[in-house]
Amino acid sequence: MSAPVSEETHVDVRITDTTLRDGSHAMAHRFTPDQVRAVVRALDAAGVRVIEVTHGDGLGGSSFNYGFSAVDDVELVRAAREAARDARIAVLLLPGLGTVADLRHAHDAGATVARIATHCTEADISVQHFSAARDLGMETVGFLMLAHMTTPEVLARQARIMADAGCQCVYVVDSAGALLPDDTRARVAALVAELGGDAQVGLHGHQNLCLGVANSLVAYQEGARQIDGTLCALGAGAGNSPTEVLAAVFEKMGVRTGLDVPALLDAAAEVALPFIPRLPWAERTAIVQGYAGVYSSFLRHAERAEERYGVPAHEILREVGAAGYVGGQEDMIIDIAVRMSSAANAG
Ligand SMILES: CC[C@H](O)CC(=O)C(=O)O
Ligand SMILES: [Mn+2]
Repeated sequence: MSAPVSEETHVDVRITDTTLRDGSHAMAHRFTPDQVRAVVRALDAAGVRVIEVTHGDGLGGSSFNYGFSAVDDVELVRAAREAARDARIAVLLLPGLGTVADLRHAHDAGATVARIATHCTEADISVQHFSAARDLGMETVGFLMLAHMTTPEVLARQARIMADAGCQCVYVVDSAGALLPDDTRARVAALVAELGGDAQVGLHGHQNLCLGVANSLVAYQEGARQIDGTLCALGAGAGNSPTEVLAAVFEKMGVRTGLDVPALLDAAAEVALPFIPRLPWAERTAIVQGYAGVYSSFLRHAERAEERYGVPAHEILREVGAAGYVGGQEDMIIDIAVRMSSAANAG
């Protein structure tokens, strides 16, 4: 399976914007079709060619455990597709949460890029989803999440499973914002060496230790050719690498992204910023996530547990980090909060 033939042959690296997917975590999954249309129009006009739109936890994510969406994913994908002139719409799917049927519905609504995400050591559960996506004629991207939790060598073997299943670009996903530049370098280099020309390599960064942009530059230097960002850094934890900053920094480095920096600055300031209820930033709780290696999307869950059980969110997340919880274990955050609250009341 070869890497995607990019229609943007004049670019050195492709920036995928995930404001409307990772940003969904920070919006408590309340995106409206009007907001989606406005963001897509602005990104498209600024030259962004792939825009991800889904519940923060992907297709099928709208649930009691992860938080209900205000508007169904398929409706948001359709709104995005209608607003896009040149950009293509991507959807995220976590096998077990989203199904092949969900992928078909998203495809029917206009999504043409399928991003399939698994825990960094569980790529094998993505095989049938890549196959379904290829059968639908979709471009395919794989997400190896919480990539700090395994070694570069293991990560590369997992990337090989995805590539052999039909994945055209495997991402090192720093879900916890825990990777340091050297950690990023080692993981991206291992994937590039393993995949050769069979698939591209990407990086999805988070800002919990404020390293998302620096890690993206390092990833590019090691051969990553797809990088994720979001407007105003809107995303889980302390947010993602800001798309507008990635574009500005790559331009200053002489790396071609095909993006219009002033148009992206306008999109961030005039389209995204006005509807963001709370800007993500690296405050104590999010820094703990990067420091202790905790999934960024656990932030809001821990804050809700703090409200209910009176245990500080940053202390809960420190325990979550020590327990090594991974995506899908959101409900166990409550167990930790209850235990900590009982211990505090007993003591
Ligand atoms: C639940 C999916 C997750 O938010 C994907 C992602 O963006 C990450 O792991 O960082
Ligand atoms: Mn993310």
